[in-house]
Amino acid sequence: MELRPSRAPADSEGRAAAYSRRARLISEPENVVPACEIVAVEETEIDKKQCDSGKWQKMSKPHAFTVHYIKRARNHRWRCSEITFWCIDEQLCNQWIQALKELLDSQKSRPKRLLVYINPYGGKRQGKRIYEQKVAPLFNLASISADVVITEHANHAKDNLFEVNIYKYDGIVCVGGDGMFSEVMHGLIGRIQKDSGIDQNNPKTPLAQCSIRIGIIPAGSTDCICYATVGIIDPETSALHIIVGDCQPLDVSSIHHNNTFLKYSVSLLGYGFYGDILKDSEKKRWMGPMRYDFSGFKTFLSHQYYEGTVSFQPAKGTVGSPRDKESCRTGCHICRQTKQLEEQQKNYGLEHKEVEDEWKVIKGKFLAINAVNMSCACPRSPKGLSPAAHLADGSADLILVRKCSRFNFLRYLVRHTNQDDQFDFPFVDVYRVKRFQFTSKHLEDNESDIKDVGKKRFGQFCSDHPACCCNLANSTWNCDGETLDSSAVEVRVHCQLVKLFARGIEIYKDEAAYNLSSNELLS
Ligand SMILES: CCCCCCCCCCCCC/C=C/[C@@H](O)[C@H](COP(=O)(O)O)NC(=O)CCCCCCCCCCCCCCC
Ligand SMILES: Nc1ncnc2c1ncn2[C@@H]1O[C@H](COP(=O)(O)OP(=O)(O)O)[C@@H](O)[C@H]1O
Ligand SMILES: [Ca+2]
Repeated sequence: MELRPSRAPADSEGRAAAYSRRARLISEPENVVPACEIVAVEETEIDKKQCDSGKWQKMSKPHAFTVHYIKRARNHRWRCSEITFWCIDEQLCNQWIQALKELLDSQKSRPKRLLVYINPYGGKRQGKRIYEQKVAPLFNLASISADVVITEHANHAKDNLFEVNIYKYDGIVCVGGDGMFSEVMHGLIGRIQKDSGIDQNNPKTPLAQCSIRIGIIPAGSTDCICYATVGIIDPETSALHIIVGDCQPLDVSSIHHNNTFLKYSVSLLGYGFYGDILKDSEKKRWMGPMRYDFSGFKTFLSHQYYEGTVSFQPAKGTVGSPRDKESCRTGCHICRQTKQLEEQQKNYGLEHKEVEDEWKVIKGKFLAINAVNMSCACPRSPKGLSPAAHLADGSADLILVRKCSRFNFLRYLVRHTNQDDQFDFPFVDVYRVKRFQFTSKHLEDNESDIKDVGKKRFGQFCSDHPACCCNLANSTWNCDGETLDSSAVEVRVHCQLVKLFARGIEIYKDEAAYNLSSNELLS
């Protein structure tokens, strides 16, 4: 259903006498606001000054209502705009308001009650201000009630999600970065599994899906989950996606070691380069988001490589490939088709077929092992670590960067920032996978010779050959911005385990045009 500002003149019979104060909007026939993009409708108080100006002078006692709606701006940014309709007939005006409010009420996907967690120390420490100044006024306008918790320590939000009655909320919102999102996601997934009697420690158990959506108001350092699911890091845009009740399913990887659950990941699970950056940067939180550039430079110079074995099951059921030129966008057909395939397999009882699927094993020396469930696009790298990765196709892209020269590694990194293909190097391999395992050489050596106690206590270098410099150091994992100390992991992707208040990155017919009305969007 659409609302069109009417061009009909003030009607002597009292019909269709709705006017826009902004003539420009009236004269543009393409300016159509779909009901699903209306933020709120409210009666407009008319002051005397307004009444005495312009053509409204002729109206004896005008009535008006204002429609707040979404207006698209440059680079996927959304803004809340407004248009006021004037009317001479009070009853007609009230009928419009009533009808529009009923229309909004009938949209069941819109949240009414939210639980909000704010990390006051994320990013540039602006979380509280961003929420109060940019988000809360929009939630108020849209009649959304929000219970707000300002976190006092790490894991506050996660622990709280095990205690509160989450089922009375239509969504959980986190104000912070990827680490804060990760915390809220762990709380929510963990709580749902607990309530469903599912043991997270068993890596083979299918997990219960979370129907309560998560919203992200970006206020962190990288914010790649927001960037890759909305297209921009902008609190107002994200708040509007929450208000209209968008829904974007997201794949989640579970990480286990020896039948013990360690963590979940949705963006980057990285060993080597990104693990080392994170570990070093944690000591420099005072620097804010700049810490990543500083530690990135330092880690680049250290040029540390790590030995180990990666084994993985290639994703056969998925439709795309990591070398595709097409990336995941709103209404992505690859995510849709893969989900359909998975459901068909379930119906035929083939979901445990993975047991027979072949494993590919790669031993080597790696500068970085990155598994990404999404492109990981962010302002530092607008196309991300794997530009063709999909948000909801039940697979992850596993990127193996083998030991190479510093210069070649720099060439690889630079390609994240330009149009060249970062996978087109002989030392870089990329695979689309459903499951993978990694064991560091250090652990393999220890396991193969557990009697040799000396080896268990080795330091940075091989104790057998002190002079040979064979590198046995361990890195840590960077799991969505949280460190994970485990030199062996077993990872599996759970298709569409959680849902976000987002819709993926929209495609514009003409990406250069930015003052778009919604009917210019490709579905
Ligand atoms: C020469 C320039 C090379 C630029 C290469 C940029 C690649 C950037 C890829 C970024 C992937 C980000 C994946 C997301 C991870 C986040 O989940 C996670 C947590 O986010 P949060 O803080 O919001 O909670 N963020 C991170 O782990 C931070 C990763 C930061 C990567 C910065 C990399 C900078 C590398 C600089 C190398 C410099 C070499 C210069 C040589 C002369
Ligand atoms: N009140 C708090 N004090 C300290 N740490 C917190 C607090 N609230 C959340 N955290 C933790 O801060 C970490 C980083 O938060 P995040 O919002 O992602 O910021 P950044 O993007 O700067 O890393 C998360 O791991 C989260 O658990
Ligand atoms: Ca995926």
